[in-house]
Amino acid sequence: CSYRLRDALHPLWQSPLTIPGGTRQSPINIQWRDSVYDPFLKPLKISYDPTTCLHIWNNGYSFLVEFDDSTDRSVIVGGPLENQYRLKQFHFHWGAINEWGSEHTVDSKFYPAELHLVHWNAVVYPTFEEAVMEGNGLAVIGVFLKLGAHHEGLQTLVDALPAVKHKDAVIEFDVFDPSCLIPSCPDYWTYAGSLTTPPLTESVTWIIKKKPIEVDENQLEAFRMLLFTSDGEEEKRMVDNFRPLQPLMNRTVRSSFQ
Ligand SMILES: NS(=O)(=O)c1ccc(-n2ccn(-c3ccc(F)cc3F)c2=O)cc1
Ligand SMILES: [Zn+2]
Repeated sequence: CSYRLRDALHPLWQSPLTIPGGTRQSPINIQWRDSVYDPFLKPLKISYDPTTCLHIWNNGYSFLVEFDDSTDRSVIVGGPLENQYRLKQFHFHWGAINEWGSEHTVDSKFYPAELHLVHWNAVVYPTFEEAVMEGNGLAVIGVFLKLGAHHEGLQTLVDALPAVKHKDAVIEFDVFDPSCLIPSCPDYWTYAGSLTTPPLTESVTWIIKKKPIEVDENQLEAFRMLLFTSDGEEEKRMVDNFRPLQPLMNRTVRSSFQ
């Protein structure tokens, strides 16, 4: 497929030419008029305990906020999901400029950034590592960021970013409720997909919120000050850390709204 060549040539994703299966890769363009309303989709129930927040770290692709997932204190259930899924981490993807940056697109429109909240099926699988390899192992909530008003909740994260400027830097971050980053509008699209960075496993039920959250220019610029590179290396700004769009192939995107 063209995506294998595209991936293999793309600097950030020098992934193996063949991807296991390769029939449900992410991200994709969501063509609003081709999505199918599913009246049986339930509302997504989100309950996060802010004290499960552990630390922020720069993993050389993005910055991750990681959570204590040893118990069911921060979970999602409902929506398209058969089981309850535990929050493990959230991170973002963004562009060098506001014209692009999101991984998914809606009617071929890019947003300047996209938030991913990564959850795993701890009902069926004993560890995250195992869930990553299974078709129903992960559930990722995607939230688009658009340029607009200052986002109070995001600012606490932004204030911590200078401390994780370099790859492998980590700081303690012990109370944060990620629900403040999720729009109150319940509408979402959902489809079967994959991780968008290696290992690219086809284990993700994607839940993409229809409504974006608004952040201001300074907050987007703060993301762009991070570095892909470690302290002491020649600086490379962490920007454009989004994967190219992948073919929809034999998939339908369902919507929870008409
Ligand atoms: N952008 S995304 O689709 O939300 C996405 C992309 C890649 C990952 N990712 C990459 C490596 N891992 C990972 C971490 C720990 C582990 F034990 C196994 C993994 F696959 C992971 O979860 C997690 C989320
Ligand atoms: Zn992501």
